[in-house]
Amino acid sequence: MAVCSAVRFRLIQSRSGVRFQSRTVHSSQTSLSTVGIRENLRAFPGGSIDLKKRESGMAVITINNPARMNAFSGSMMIELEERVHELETWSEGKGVIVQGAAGTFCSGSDLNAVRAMANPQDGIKMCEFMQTTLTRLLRLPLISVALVEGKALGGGAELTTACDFRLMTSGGVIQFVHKHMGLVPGWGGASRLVRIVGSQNSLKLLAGAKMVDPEFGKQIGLVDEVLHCSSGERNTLDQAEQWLSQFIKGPEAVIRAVKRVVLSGRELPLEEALTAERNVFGTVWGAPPNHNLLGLKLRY
Ligand SMILES: CCCC(=O)SCCNC(=O)CCNC(=O)[C@H](O)C(C)(C)COP(=O)(O)OP(=O)(O)OC[C@H]1O[C@@H](n2cnc3c(N)ncnc32)[C@H](O)[C@@H]1OP(=O)(O)O
Repeated sequence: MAVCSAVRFRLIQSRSGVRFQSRTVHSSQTSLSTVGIRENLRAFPGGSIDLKKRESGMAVITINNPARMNAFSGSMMIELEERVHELETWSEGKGVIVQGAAGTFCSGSDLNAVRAMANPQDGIKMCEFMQTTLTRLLRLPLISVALVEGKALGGGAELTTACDFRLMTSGGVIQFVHKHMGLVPGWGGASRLVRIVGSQNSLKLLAGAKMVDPEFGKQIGLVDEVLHCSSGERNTLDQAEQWLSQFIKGPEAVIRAVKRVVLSGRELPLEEALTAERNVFGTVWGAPPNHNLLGLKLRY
């Protein structure tokens, strides 16, 4: 289990034939300091992280701890890392939706665990563990969606930023409540937030612990779509699946290649991103889906 994620990511990339000649987009390395944290995290059990993989190439991750508004226990942090690993090795996958159980998203870290690990050393190790897992979630070769129904607070708000898109139901709230607890985000949420909404908006959300409702979320670009679910309509997850399906239609090699070029564009300096894009292009150019589609009369 102590395999560092940077190496693992490179293996996955090369298995699927994608090589970056210069710098690789890889997940942050799990340093030796995080090795011991698993034992500490196991001391805080409760809840689960459930994964369903469908034949359509769409997966659903459910944050499941409804008695604590889906707060992350220590064992759930470990399980999330395991589920992300499963998705990293799922070669048929095209998309993933992250949702909370029982009509709410996630209330962040389990406050009982937070209190018990209040010393800086344990806190930093826990953060490093979650940062690595969430970075790997964002870097999956799948298009990812956070489905925010109810509340996404603290670490729950951070989790939403580790997906490519955020869908919110009316009445939903994303709130970086860290300031109210004398904290700043530590699961990578601040760094990702700045890339999504810019530094001005990030300052407002973090320094003001401002509540983001669907309308404000859309206005600042944090929320991609608002789902309206009234009785008799499709349920929220069905609606989210339908929304995501427009982006994952077609051969998995092509969808995964799209995610990879966007990822390198998002994370690498331009010259390196261009090299990475050429390499990914080389994996789809002349490949069977490309041949088949070239043979058809194109009508978009
Ligand atoms: C780097 C990571 C930083 C972090 O994530 S720190 C954690 C940040 N999150 C929070 O501060 C959220 C704290 N919770 C709340 O504000 C409220 O519980 C919340 C989510 C608005 C829901 O309010 P209500 O609908 O009124 O429900 P409630 O308060 O009665 O909660 C129901 C039960 O859930 C529990 N709960 C909610 N959030 C929790 C958490 N994060 N850790 C541990 N337990 C939590 C709450 O204690 C209550 O349990 P019980 O029924 O009293 O046994």
